[in-house]
Amino acid sequence: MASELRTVLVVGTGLIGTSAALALRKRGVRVLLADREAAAVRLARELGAGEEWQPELLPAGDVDLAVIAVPPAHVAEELLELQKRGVARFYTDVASVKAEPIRQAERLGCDLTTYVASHPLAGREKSGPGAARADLFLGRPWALCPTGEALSEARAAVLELIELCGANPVEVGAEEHDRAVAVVSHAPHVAASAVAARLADATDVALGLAGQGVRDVTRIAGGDPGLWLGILEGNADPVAEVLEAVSRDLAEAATALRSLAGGDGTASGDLTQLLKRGVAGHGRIPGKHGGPAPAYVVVQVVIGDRPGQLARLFQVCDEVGVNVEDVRLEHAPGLPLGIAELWVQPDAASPLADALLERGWQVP
Ligand SMILES: NC(=O)c1ccc[n+]([C@@H]2O[C@H](COP(=O)([O-])OP(=O)(O)OC[C@H]3O[C@@H](n4cnc5c(N)ncnc54)[C@H](O)[C@@H]3O)[C@@H](O)[C@H]2O)c1
Ligand SMILES: O=C(O)C(=O)C[C@]1(C(=O)O)C=C[C@@H](O)C=C1
Repeated sequence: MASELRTVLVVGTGLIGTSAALALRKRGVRVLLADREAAAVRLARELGAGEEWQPELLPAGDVDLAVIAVPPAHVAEELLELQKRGVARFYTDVASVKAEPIRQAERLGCDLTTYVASHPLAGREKSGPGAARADLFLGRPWALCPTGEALSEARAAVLELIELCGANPVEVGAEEHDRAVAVVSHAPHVAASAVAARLADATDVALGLAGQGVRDVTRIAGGDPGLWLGILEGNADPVAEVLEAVSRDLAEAATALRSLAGGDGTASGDLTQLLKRGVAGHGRIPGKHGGPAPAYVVVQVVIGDRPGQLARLFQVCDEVGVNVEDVRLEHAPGLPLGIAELWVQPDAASPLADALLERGWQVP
């Protein structure tokens, strides 16, 4: 696609806005930065995400696309404000909910011909420009929800933004988007919070025994409660529906366990069914780049808490020609050691483990 986006304005230089800005800068796009917090713009600028927007120095309409990366409840008012000033040719937002901001934009009288709402399905449990990453969106789905009024040029501009950020566009209606993300993002967040809330009064012994399982299940629970309240309020009914189904499963699991504890062995059938349904559901999550879920194998390696350990580990992977698909680190509390988990293709796991053992690494 020929590049039409020469100048992009990012309004809201937090995690998502700054990540998009960094990705665009890497592709040579001029990026202007704005935020109601001067410190957020300053940090984004220092990170190389672009230059501070000075509207008085820029003729109206010189911005090709404005990306509104503020909390969902503020999207429509920002859009109206920018459109009133004729700031950009086209507009998008990145909010995690789509139907309500579009309804608000309609109610406020925004111009829906130049606006195509969007949502990258990538993020982190951290907020602010300091958490931004240029590669945050690589290979991730990025929904766009054009209304019937949207110009094809506006849609093309948003598609180009998605392409420049390295993400995969998924075109979907706003209502369907919201029902979908209730299942794959919003209800999982609340479920993670409910599990993580149990840890608030867990004993030190319990926390000292925390392994990767609880970290995997609760990572997203570390997200900003203010932002998440806004997301959940904006998608309340679809999320409630999923949570009601999850609650039924959890209640049935607890009932089955009480029966098992009381000596009724027949209850194990219900529990097995839930566990099997979980395996089936998990198996349906697409893998990297949206393809079918690959069955990566994890090679665990003990690493010392010293500089250069990871670099040496990757050097071995390089020497034996193994592509590391993902890497995670787990630190052992109170010990100068950690575990590096290297996710590799199944046929690469044994050769890699052998090569590491030969070179003196501990591979448990
Ligand atoms: N956090 C995620 O994982 C994630 C992923 C995809 C999409 N989103 C969506 O992206 C948007 C931004 O989320 P984030 O995680 O980057 O949050 P963030 O808190 O890191 O950044 C939001 C920024 O917007 C600024 N802001 C708020 N209201 C503003 C306004 N009216 N005008 C200008 N600036 C304003 C804040 O000062 C802050 O710097 C939200 O709509 C969120 O739903 C978040
Ligand atoms: O990976 C994370 O930390 C996220 O929270 C990302 C995540 C998600 O649920 O996948 C969260 C909310 C966003 O709207 C999009 C992406």
